[in-house]
Amino acid sequence: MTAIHTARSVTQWCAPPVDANPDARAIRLTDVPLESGERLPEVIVTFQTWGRLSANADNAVLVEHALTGDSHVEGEAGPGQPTAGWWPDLSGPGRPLDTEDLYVVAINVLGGCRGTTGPGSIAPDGKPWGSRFPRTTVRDQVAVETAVADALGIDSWFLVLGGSMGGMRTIEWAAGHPQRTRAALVIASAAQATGDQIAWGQAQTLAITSDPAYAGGDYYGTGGIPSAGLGIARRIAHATYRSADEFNTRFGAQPQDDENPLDGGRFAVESYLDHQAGKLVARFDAGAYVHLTAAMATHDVTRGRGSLAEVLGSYPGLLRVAAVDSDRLFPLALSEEIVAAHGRGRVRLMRSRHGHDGFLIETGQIAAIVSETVSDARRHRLPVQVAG
Ligand SMILES: CC(=O)SCCNC(=O)CCNC(=O)[C@H](O)C(C)(C)COP(=O)(O)OP(=O)(O)OC[C@H]1O[C@@H](n2cnc3c(N)ncnc32)[C@H](O)[C@@H]1OP(=O)(O)O
Ligand SMILES: N[C@@H](CCO)C(=O)O
Repeated sequence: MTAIHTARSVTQWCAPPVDANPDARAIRLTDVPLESGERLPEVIVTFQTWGRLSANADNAVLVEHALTGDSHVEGEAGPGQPTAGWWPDLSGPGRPLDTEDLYVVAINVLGGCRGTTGPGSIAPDGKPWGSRFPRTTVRDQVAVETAVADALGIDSWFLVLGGSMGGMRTIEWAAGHPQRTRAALVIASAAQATGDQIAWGQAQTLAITSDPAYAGGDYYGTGGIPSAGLGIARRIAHATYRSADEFNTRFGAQPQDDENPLDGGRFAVESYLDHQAGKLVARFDAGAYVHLTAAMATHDVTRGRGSLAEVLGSYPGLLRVAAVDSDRLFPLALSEEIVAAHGRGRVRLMRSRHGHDGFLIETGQIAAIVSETVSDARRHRLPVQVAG
């Protein structure tokens, strides 16, 4: 059962409350099955939309956010919205995702902290889920999104697109719901988590769970927040999001302002990472970070479905793949693997010194790739399904 309403009644630990975001809408799902076999008695899913759904619902675009992103793809910071839109100038009238004729939807991920149910949400017993929140997967994230599509009357997305963890959900849509995904644009992402990503994720998770304030995941409502652990996790993560070349040329071994590293002062790059850590701690929940990191580690579109070539080779939609040349976390080879398994096309390669974060920063190159994909998707028709 689903009902679309505004997100007034959502109780959520992670500040700021979604209630303060006038753009957020929500649906309520009950008894939601998970890949683990467990069930979530209630899931509130919050999302934002732009533009109008056409009469035959064939113009809907799903934009998938990354690990610490949210449904605020476009627009200013404001009430209930700590950051400005994370993909600036990509959607809106006259932009690559032209909301004059496309209906753009962005959904806050299951297990996160931006309005959709996660570890900081309130369980049926009236207490925060905390450590009791069941493990969820990228497949579970997408299953919840299918319910949003159902509620909005969208049988098939015109396009699903996203980067990093958003790219994981995008490729999961193509692999798991091919008839509902007319086109998919997977950016700086992968079909399966790699050993390298899992390794970096473990260090981040341990940074948080080793913080005494984490309290085994049950810190919600105690007044304690594992800020130090989350800050360390973000420093580790952020270094993987940028390139060695950028750090070397941008910061090198320069001291920060008048600090002296020979006397306990910081290097500029340390100050930069301190700053990035502080920003994330101010806007994100450590428990959600741990939970989503675990979900990414188990990402694998082939699980129970056969080889990657079997899974993607039969995808009838338009599958477009883009990578950043300096990305050390999701290196080009992972995108090439997707294209090879699909058996068509080539990787769109973005040039950037910024590494993985290039998918957020190189807006001009992203815009060109999105425009081309939208244009090609208009010409691409899924084969008609014959019943029986
Ligand atoms: C899809 C997603 O999930 S995105 C997640 C949601 N959005 C965000 O996280 C926005 C926050 N920003 C980021 O995550 C990333 O920095 C990006 C990719 C979005 C932006 O990258 P860039 O434009 O290259 O910014 P950059 O990494 O250089 O960071 C700039 C900041 O570092 C600060 N900074 C730069 N050098 C230093 C230094 N030596 N010491 C301290 N701070 C420094 C700047 O003052 C600036 O601060 P501000 O962001 O508070 O204005
Ligand atoms: N900066 C992005 C990178 C993850 O891909 C985020 O925080 O979600």
